[in-house]
Amino acid sequence: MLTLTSVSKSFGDMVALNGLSLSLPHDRYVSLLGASGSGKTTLLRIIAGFDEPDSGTLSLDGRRLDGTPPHERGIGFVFQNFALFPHLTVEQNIAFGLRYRAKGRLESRDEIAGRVADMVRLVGLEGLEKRKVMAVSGGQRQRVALARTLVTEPGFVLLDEPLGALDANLRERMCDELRAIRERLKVTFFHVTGSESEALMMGETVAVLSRGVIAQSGPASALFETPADAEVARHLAAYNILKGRAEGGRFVFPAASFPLPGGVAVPSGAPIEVALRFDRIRVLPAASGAEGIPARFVASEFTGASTLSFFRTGDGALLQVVAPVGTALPEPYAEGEPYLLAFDSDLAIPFLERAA
Ligand SMILES: Nc1ncnc2c1ncn2[C@@H]1O[C@H](COP(=O)(O)OP(=O)(O)OP(=O)(O)O)[C@@H](O)[C@H]1O
Repeated sequence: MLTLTSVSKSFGDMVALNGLSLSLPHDRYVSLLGASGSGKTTLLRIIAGFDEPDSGTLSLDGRRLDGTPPHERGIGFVFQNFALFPHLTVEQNIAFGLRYRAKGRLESRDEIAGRVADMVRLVGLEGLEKRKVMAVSGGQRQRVALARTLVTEPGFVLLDEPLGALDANLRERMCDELRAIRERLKVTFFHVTGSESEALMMGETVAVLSRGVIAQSGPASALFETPADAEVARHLAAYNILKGRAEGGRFVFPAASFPLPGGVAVPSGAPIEVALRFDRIRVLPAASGAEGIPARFVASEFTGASTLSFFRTGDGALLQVVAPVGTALPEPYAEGEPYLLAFDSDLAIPFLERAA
């Protein structure tokens, strides 16, 4: 287990990590979701040993890592821009990683060539060994970077936005390959990304980095069903977040009011935010008389498996509704016309607003 306890790091007045604690088990795909500037790279650099935290501790299987140089930590790093040597070939780049092996140097040429060949096969680069890395595709370069790290046999591999430089098609294929490679090697991948779909798809465990701490960590389904706070819900890009206050067991906000879920005790007058999942809203005619949020239809986007529709409330808030596409396309809504957004109020999730 790789454990970080109360790790903090500031740059001048800018607090990047604020007492962050995190445990990464062996043999697991963990993804870390964080907005741009949330401190993802800072966290990776501290785990890898390129930077030291201002306070807090790191340990690997109970052994303190603080002060241990990067190449002796048993932790590999795949950089965002791959950081390959353009004038070296694919196999020379991979062999370069062997210089940073924690487990003792490989001296014999045959042994080195054997290890490099194993890696070339593992990541699917056969036939390209002698090519300069500038003469292979973006996806192949990504594989070289991965192989150069894996050849050092790290127990933990840090991947900084590993799919960011790839186009959408390739990204999907590399997702499958990353997962398959990790399962074969039984190492831990810590995959850092700003994309919620990537984090939720890849991670057996998904951790959300927000305000310098891990706001929530667990299986994707648990985050999706019960986000720990409004910040996590915002990161998942699956929830409308409404700002208002509690009033006698109801949630009151500029556009409407509706009952708070049963059993939730929120003091009257307290500022709260309510998360309402896109796919839990039904669109009804404005005059249906049901309880709900009145809003006008703005536009729809057809995404293949579902239709995403946007509605604007009287106070200007934009709400999103997702309807799965069944055998028929959903009724088209009329632009600018009023509708009622209805939902089971037990499925609305209230959060007490935190001070910024
Ligand atoms: N060397 C530095 N000097 C000053 N500020 C820094 C330094 N490194 C990072 N920061 C600041 O710390 C915060 C966290 O930066 P970091 O690069 O870790 O974020 P990130 O989540 O990786 O962002 P991105 O997804 O945009 O790469 C940012 O506000 C950044 O401006």
